[in-house]
Amino acid sequence: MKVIRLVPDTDGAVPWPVLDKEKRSVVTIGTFDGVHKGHAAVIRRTAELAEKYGSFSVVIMFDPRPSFVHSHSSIGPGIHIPAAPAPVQDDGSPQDGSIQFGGNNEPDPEDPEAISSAGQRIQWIRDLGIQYLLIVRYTPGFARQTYINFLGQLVGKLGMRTLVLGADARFGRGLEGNVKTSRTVAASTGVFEVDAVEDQGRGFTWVFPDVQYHVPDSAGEPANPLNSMSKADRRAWTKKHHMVRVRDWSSSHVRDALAGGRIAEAAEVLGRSPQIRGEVVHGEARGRQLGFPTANLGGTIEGFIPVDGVYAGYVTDAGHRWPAAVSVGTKETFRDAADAHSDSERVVEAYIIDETGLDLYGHTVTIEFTAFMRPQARFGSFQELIAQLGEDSQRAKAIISGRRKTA
Ligand SMILES: Cc1cc2nc3c(=O)[nH]c(=O)nc-3n(C[C@H](O)[C@H](O)[C@H](O)COP(=O)(O)O)c2cc1C
Ligand SMILES: Nc1ncnc2c1ncn2[C@@H]1O[C@H](COP(=O)(O)OP(=O)(O)OP(=O)(O)O)[C@@H](O)[C@H]1O
Repeated sequence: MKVIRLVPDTDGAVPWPVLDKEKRSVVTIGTFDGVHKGHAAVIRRTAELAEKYGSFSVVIMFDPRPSFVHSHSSIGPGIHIPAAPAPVQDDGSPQDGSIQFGGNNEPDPEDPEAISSAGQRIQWIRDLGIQYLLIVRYTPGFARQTYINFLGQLVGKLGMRTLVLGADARFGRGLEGNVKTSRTVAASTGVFEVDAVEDQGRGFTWVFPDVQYHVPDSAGEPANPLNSMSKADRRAWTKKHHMVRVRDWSSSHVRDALAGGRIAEAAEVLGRSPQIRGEVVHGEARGRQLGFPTANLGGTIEGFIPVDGVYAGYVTDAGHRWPAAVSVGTKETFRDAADAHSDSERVVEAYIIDETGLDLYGHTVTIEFTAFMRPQARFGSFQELIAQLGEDSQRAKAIISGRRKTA
């Protein structure tokens, strides 16, 4: 798969590459945050049609998330979104091996509600058999383009003859582009067709209107409270909490599940375990003394960090994948209760079970979350914390080996 990053100019004009003067393309567009099972269906359909027609398969992916850019630009100057993306390697080339046109490589502001970075999405889309991934820098200028103008560019520059869209896709200024309006343009120009993928997943679910973290109050993975409610109770509950109805397979559903510690529910929509990625940095070196050394993630963490708690999961580094007990939280035991600001940073750390001699400092590792085990606790002594860490490791091992047997 060829990955090309495209940075629009201040008027929103995209420097589209010429793929091939003769060959046509099948194109799909979207943000694909998390590349969940609904996104995967649309992307697979694109690859399948391209193969059938002997065309290029092209995914146009927006980065950063349009909703992130709009929420910041609507607040006014707020957070500065630089004109260009992509962390770079020492030699100046983007870390993910992509080619980039334009831009100045300022670092991106953090988007803690994104389920995935562009780098993670690249990996997952590559596995779906696509030939070209064009990552368009989503800027306020680009957002002002009409869908008609945008479609014209796809036809003129990329040789688009088929546009694949999910049934409720929306794009272009005022979100006026959709299956129906694109079909009207297709019919009046006669140069492309629209292939609509029907909504995938099990209907609809309800989520909080914005990301709200709910720390589970007891051990074990929490169930979605909606599951056990009667229709009438569900109606009252969703109304009371101003919840919104979203597709079962949607990024907002994944965020809602992760913010409530419902890992299995998120994994069901994603089609893989929820995961984050980041660099291992030095912690306070206390873990080693306790007999449980941990890999602490620092800097920018890619992916959505689930609600505070202790999880069973895996750590992957350069092809090695180890079972782990993962802690997300503020290390309440070591926080000075009298000083509200002491040590209150939210930390993600993983104890790789039964491994004590690893040196992962400076490595970029992936942490997968398999199950929520318990909320964070404040312990009265080191001994109690050590005993609990031992129990967490046993429990994580049992969960992971149980999953392996049923997988
Ligand atoms: C599986 C696991 C569970 C943890 N649970 C808690 C907890 O409930 N309360 C707490 O204060 N710290 C908890 N911690 C964090 C430890 O306090 C932390 O690992 C230790 O202080 C070492 O920190 P360091 O890596 O900065 O040296 C947990 C850590 C792990 C790996
Ligand atoms: N469950 C689904 N079934 C079918 N198509 C889907 C599903 N979810 C997303 N899509 C389609 O995937 C493409 C990319 O979607 P995009 O990521 O831009 O936003 P989205 O539809 O709002 O997805 P989400 O709600 O998950 O964020 C669109 O064509 C969209 O309609």
